[in-house]
Amino acid sequence: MFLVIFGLAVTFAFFFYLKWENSSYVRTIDLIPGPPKLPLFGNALSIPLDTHGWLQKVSVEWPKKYDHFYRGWFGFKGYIDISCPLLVEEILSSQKFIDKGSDYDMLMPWLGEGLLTASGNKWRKRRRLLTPAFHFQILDNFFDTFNKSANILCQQLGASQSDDSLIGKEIDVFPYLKRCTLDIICEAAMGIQVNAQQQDSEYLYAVQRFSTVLFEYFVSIWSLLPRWMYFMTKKGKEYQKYLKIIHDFTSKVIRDRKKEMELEEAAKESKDEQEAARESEFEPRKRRAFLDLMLIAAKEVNLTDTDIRNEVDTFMFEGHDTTACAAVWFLYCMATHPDRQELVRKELDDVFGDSQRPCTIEDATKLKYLECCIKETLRLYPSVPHIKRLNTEDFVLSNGYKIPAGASYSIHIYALHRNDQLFPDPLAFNPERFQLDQSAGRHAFAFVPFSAGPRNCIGQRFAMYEEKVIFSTLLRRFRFTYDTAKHGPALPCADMLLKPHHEMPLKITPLVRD
Ligand code: HEM
Repeated sequence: MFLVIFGLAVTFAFFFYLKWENSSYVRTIDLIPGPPKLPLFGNALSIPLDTHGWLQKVSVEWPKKYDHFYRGWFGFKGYIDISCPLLVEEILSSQKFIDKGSDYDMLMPWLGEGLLTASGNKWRKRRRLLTPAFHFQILDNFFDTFNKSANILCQQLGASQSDDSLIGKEIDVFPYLKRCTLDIICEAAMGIQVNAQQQDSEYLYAVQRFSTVLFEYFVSIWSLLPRWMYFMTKKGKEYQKYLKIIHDFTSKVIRDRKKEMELEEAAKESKDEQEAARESEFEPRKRRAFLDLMLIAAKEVNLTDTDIRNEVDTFMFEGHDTTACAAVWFLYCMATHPDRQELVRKELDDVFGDSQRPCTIEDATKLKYLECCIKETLRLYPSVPHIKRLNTEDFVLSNGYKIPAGASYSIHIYALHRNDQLFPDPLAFNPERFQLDQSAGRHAFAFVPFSAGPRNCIGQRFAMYEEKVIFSTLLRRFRFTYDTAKHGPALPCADMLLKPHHEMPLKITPLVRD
């Protein structure tokens, strides 16, 4: 009896598989060039499990082999990988392709339907609501915060150099940078001071561990099974523990800001009207922190506490981890290219002389070579290595291939930026390629670290200024070096963001001015 049932089950599964294999969905995707697939597994067995190996396979080897347009199968899940600028432009610049792929579902328990993950009209309304909080006309309001946090970062790194046990030793700079960018996003966007640089942050550790656990879950067999089964495992319990720490932290940020706003309102009401009018006449136009906008909007439009928390989680994650990744790779590129580091320092000397005064928006605009170095870093090490889209209808690309409804496709920023037809000698760190004479004529969608089109990064100008302030402060005080002979080249690995595979040990030498 058992054998009969087993035989029927196998026959049924076999027919189901044949039917699936011959469906128009599978046949359409299989018309796209790609690595040979195995029954049931697709290409899953050719993809290394470690995050660096994974990146090499899907972002370097296959894009090169299939001319920057290929398909792959992860079991029954098909995906199309795009890294040629014409197709990247076609997708990113269109209003039709704004919905994210099912891969973002893994972020849902954390970010809910925040700006990054929301679709359709919900996304449009949120984007309209939040855009003023990062408008370029109010960006100079953030400079005090950038400078203050950059100075604390210098003190922390400097203190490590006056600690006898650490003098002349290498320091893993990544945790310092994460704490600094967390302080900045909390104060600039949330109007709240968390002092992550001065005290241990449980939130930061939880974000770090949660990102790793989430990525491991996503590329494992567990992601194909009901989630309650995963939650019974040790890793599943870790997932829930860190998620709770993250949500508790962001809920506290919201509660604290609400309380502060109530106090500010009460203080305003207690001032007599004439005094208030006099003050507002002399006060510069103040920006509204992003969180304040949300809290005010909550009263006018229908925003629940969960909606607000989803946005806060989105901005906390997008606003600090992305910039910290960009910063750690920038320091690595500087440390491994001392000649370029000196050129940046020369530009800093031209703008600041030997002063350690704060960097203003006017200074930042003058730092053109620094900007080239930041861009070249983002080319080689884009914080967000790939982004995904999903369509509910079939569509045909300009290269004639059809993407069937429901298939996930990704824009592979990492592979695009290392495409040797766009960037000759693509692995070389060469900031000069972003100088005007060398970048003229390059395809507008060859370099998209902040994505592009309607769904681009809302915080890109904020991030560029933030980086300029941090680096101009750091490089006026310290020289950075990396011991390649000892550590080998630093390897990137991608979970959701592009991070160093291991630590980033840099030697930091305080500069002595004559
Ligand atoms: C170097 C730093 C940064 C990089 C490289 C970066 C990159 C990106 C990229 C590639 C996307 C598109 C993601 C996708 O389509 O899946 C994105 C979206 C987004 N970024 Fe950034 N980002 C950075 C900093 C920031 C900062 C500082 C903030 C907040 C102040 C921010 C907030 C966001 C948000 C909210 C979205 C979603 C926008 C939408 O879908 O409408 N990012 N970012």
